[in-house]
Amino acid sequence: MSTAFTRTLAPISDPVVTVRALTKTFGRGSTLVPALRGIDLDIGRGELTAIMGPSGSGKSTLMHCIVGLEAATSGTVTIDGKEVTSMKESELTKLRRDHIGFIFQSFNLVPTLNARENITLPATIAGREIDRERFDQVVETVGLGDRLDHRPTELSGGQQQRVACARAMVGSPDVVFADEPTGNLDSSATADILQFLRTSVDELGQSVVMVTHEPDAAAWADRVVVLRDGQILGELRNPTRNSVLDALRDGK
Ligand SMILES: Nc1ncnc2c1ncn2[C@@H]1O[C@H](COP(=O)(O)OP(=O)(O)OP(=O)(O)O)[C@@H](O)[C@H]1O
Repeated sequence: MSTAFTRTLAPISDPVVTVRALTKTFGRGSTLVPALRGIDLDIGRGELTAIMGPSGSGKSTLMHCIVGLEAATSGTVTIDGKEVTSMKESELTKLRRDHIGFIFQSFNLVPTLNARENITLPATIAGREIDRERFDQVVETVGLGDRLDHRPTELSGGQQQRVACARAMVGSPDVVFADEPTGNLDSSATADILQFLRTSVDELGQSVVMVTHEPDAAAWADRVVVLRDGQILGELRNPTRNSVLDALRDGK
């Protein structure tokens, strides 16, 4: 059932990510840019959360601060009980390697490796054993079974993004961050990827956060969080394309 846009965020029990009073200011002196202006946000475990908002509203900055790619100016971020904002660079590298999955708009596959090798690359680099059962489960969910020996150039854009999705999920990360994951795909490949993200949440219990500009993509989420001018404008549960469009209009 679709619900209305609310300005106050409903409490989340057992969140996987907790953000408190987060600010990020770029530059100094007369060139100060307040990109995040006090964000309080919990991300639900085992949910697909979409982050939306106009260009420049702070979506990327928020994601980068959550995973420690940008240092916050003030405030705290916790991922599955680990406080990201107090970590040293070496701890952040380990956190991103062992506990976070990333899916980018541009796939970011290694051209000389086949699909199977691309999926297992992060584990190979970390010297970690691949859990066979998880590998088979993820490859089946993503529908890549007969393409594992192909290199990226032998795959369509949609298939390449499925490889990138499998790579992000195979290590059972605490949370997967997807930055405009369907931005480079046609409508049929887009539907495949969104269906996969949905299934990974519903059947594998994966927690996923997706930044998107597309109301159609956001409608696949359990919850849409809308940012504006570096602040949280509100949220929408069980979104539909139309309720997302209304929520974005509400913020104007
Ligand atoms: N490295 C940086 N140095 C200075 N300003 C920055 C930097 N990165 C982002 N900003 C500024 O911070 C604000 C938020 O940018 P951000 O990229 O997070 O927005 P966004 O919502 O992700 O936008 P888009 O949808 O266009 O990707 C913008 O005003 C942007 O110009």
